[in-house]
Amino acid sequence: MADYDFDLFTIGAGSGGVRASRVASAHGAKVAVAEEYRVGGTCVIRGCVPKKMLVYGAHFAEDLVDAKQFGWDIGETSFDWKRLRDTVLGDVDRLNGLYTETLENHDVTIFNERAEITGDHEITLASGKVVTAKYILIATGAEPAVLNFPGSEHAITSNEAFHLDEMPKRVMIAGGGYIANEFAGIFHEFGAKVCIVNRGDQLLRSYEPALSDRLLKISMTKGINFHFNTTFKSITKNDDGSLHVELNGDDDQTVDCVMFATGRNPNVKGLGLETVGVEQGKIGEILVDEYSKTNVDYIYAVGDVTNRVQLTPVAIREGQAFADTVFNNDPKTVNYDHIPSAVFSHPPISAVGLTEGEARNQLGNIKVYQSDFRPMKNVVAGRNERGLYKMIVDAATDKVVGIHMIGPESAEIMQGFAVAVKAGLTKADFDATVAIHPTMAEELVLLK
Ligand SMILES: Cc1cc2nc3c(=O)[nH]c(=O)nc-3n(C[C@H](O)[C@H](O)[C@H](O)COP(=O)(O)OP(=O)(O)OC[C@H]3O[C@@H](n4cnc5c(N)ncnc54)[C@H](O)[C@@H]3O)c2cc1C
Ligand SMILES: NC(=O)c1ccc[n+]([C@@H]2O[C@H](COP(=O)([O-])OP(=O)(O)OC[C@H]3O[C@@H](n4cnc5c(N)ncnc54)[C@H](O)[C@@H]3O)[C@@H](O)[C@H]2O)c1
Repeated sequence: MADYDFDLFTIGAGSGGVRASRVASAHGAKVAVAEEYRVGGTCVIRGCVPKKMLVYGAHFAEDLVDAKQFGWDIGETSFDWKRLRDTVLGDVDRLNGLYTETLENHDVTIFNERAEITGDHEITLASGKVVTAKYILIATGAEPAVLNFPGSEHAITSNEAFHLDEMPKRVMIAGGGYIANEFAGIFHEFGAKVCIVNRGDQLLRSYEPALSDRLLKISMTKGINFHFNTTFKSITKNDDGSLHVELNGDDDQTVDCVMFATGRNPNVKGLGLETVGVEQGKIGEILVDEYSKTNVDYIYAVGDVTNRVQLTPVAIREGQAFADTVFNNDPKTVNYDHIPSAVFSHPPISAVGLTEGEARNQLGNIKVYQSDFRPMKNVVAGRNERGLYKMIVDAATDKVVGIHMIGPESAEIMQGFAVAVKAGLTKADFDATVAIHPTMAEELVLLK
């Protein structure tokens, strides 16, 4: 029997890697993890968490205006980006400390450096140290996809957005997905003039089109500009630091910041996958089976690096299932059906299950219920912004197969309703539930 330094070596201390490492250790394994940047990974350090804190900050912009209609005279207001940025980064430091502590409390050895697979069961750290492990877990996440054209080096990605020295006055965002729409809302509420440049004509392609259309309408009313079917030709830096952007399909623009939000690619460069023959897919993603095992018997991969579903709760589940399967003799897989999700745009979008189009294709006979309403808070505030909820029902079984919402707090509302859809409840079950009045969520039990 070979003797290894560790039972498990995890590369990457993000959402998936931290969960897998601490659970494997709790199951009795001797575990080490390498992290090249900061323990916590994308979600905690430069993703979901700091992003949501900025979203909270951004909400004040409209609340402070709306306050007047609710009787409050607030006087002149101003926004201090550096104060918010430093508060957020301070909390990120706190969370980074907590994640490190969790690993240490579980006796996981942490190497704060880059790791690479250099041979069978062998990992080499940036410092040159070589260690061996019975199992290797690759949990290296994904990195922003950057566009390549003359001057593209002047653009930033979401990684840099959290550290900006100043709030730019004019921001151009490339892409029409999650990050583009979330940051368009954030920058806009903080006073920047924002435009989105999208190569196609559809925002948030995986979402119900009626909702992305509603977000587009609301965003345009707020003053966010959209350039559809448009691509980048070049960026030139002007003497005053501003950026001259040449576009294909639209007029040139001068802005202070260009941000790429054009997807995230699996983080596989320089990992040594070829050395041990780990199979990869079209964009480099690591191919795994339902137990997150690669074609190499002792190497597993979880999270964004496998490009299954790029969401933190999914990476965490995959990490947990891996640790239970390999170190607790309790084979577990992740069920990818009915994963709820949200876009923290202004207002937010949330969804679970099939869109109307998907349901029609898969089930044929469906019923669609819809509520298009103006939330009470918006009515009082004099804000002409409507919410839209859609419910998709399988006509044959009466099962609710999809719920789609845009409106205030829709992400918070969705979490509870996702349980009902996951459990396979019917429209009749929804109808039998007494409403909580007055709420926005009650719309979903009152759909006729
Ligand atoms: C701006 C933004 C907002 C997001 N918002 C949300 C959200 O609201 N909700 C949601 O569910 N998801 C959100 N996501 C997605 C979420 O962050 C990811 O799905 C999640 O972090 C994936 O976890 P992971 O463990 O696969 O990888 P990660 O959390 O990315 O962790 C991978 C870690 O591996 C490290 N690493 C990489 N290579 C090496 C190496 N060779 N050696 C050592 N270490 C290495 C990296 O530094 C990183 O810390 C967001 C992402 C971004 C970018
Ligand atoms: N609220 C959340 O849960 C949340 C928030 C942010 C990010 N995320 C995760 O992170 C991932 C990455 O976010 P994202 O917004 O970068 O990706 P995305 O996949 O949501 O959107 C990418 C956008 O870039 C465009 N695009 C892709 N390649 C392009 C190219 N070569 N030229 C021009 N445009 C191009 C696409 O058409 C699309 O509009 C998401 O898929 C999501 O899983 C989740």
